[in-house]
Amino acid sequence: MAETGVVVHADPDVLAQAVAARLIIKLIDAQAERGSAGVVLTGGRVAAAVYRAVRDLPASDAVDWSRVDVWWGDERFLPAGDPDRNETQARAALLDALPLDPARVHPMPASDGPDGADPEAAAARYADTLAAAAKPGHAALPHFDVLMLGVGEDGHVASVFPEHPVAYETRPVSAVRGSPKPPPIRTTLTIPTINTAEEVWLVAAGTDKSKAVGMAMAGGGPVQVPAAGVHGVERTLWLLDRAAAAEVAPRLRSLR
Ligand SMILES: O=C(O)[C@H](O)[C@@H](O)[C@H](O)[C@H](O)COP(=O)(O)O
Repeated sequence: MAETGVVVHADPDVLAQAVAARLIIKLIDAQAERGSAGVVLTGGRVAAAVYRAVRDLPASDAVDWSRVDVWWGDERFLPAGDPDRNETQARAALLDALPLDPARVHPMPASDGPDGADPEAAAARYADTLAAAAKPGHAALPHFDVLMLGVGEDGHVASVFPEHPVAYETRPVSAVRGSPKPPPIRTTLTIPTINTAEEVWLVAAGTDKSKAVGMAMAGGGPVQVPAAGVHGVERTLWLLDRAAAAEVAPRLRSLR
């Protein structure tokens, strides 16, 4: 039976450090169990702080990075190397400092990639890339040990925005046009794909996220609050700082 955990840390810096340590242990354990590990990265400020903390933690040397598969949960549909791409930011904050196997790092296509400025074709290409790495017994998707998500103030995760057509998508990867969070065109894993991950971690910091976190944990609808619609096959973790947990903290205390 899948479980949901909520862990509240003092402030954004402690949150980033704690999530970094948790990620390193998760990757080590996955490799001990299966020989490799699959992680799905996201974008945003909180995620970037986690990536920098992983880079700076000596324990990150305990991960065999050559046997880690790196995927993205979403991407801003921009030219390769654009500073606003989640890939660019993840490489600068962490990936370029790791001895990864480049063949096991799978960025979502750029707008100047093989399909040009066609986000639907880029989404289809990423779906093909995922299928080519599919785990035995699953036709379309590899094993995601941990899928990281930031949480938008409006409750979006990855690039699945509230009341947006993408919130209804069932294909593995979708293009997103008219994103309320710039840039307007993106590609994203869809909710059903996110929910195939062994663990889904929702990482949020700051007062401006407390309402979205509160709505998601109070059982908001997955279309109105996409963060309410994601869960890991084995575990879903809400990894928060005190400010982002403000609306749920009273309930947590009552749970103890
Ligand atoms: O492409 C993106 O922008 C991210 O994937 C997005 O889903 C992000 O994780 C949230 O908007 C939270 O961002 P912050 O952590 O910066 O608030």
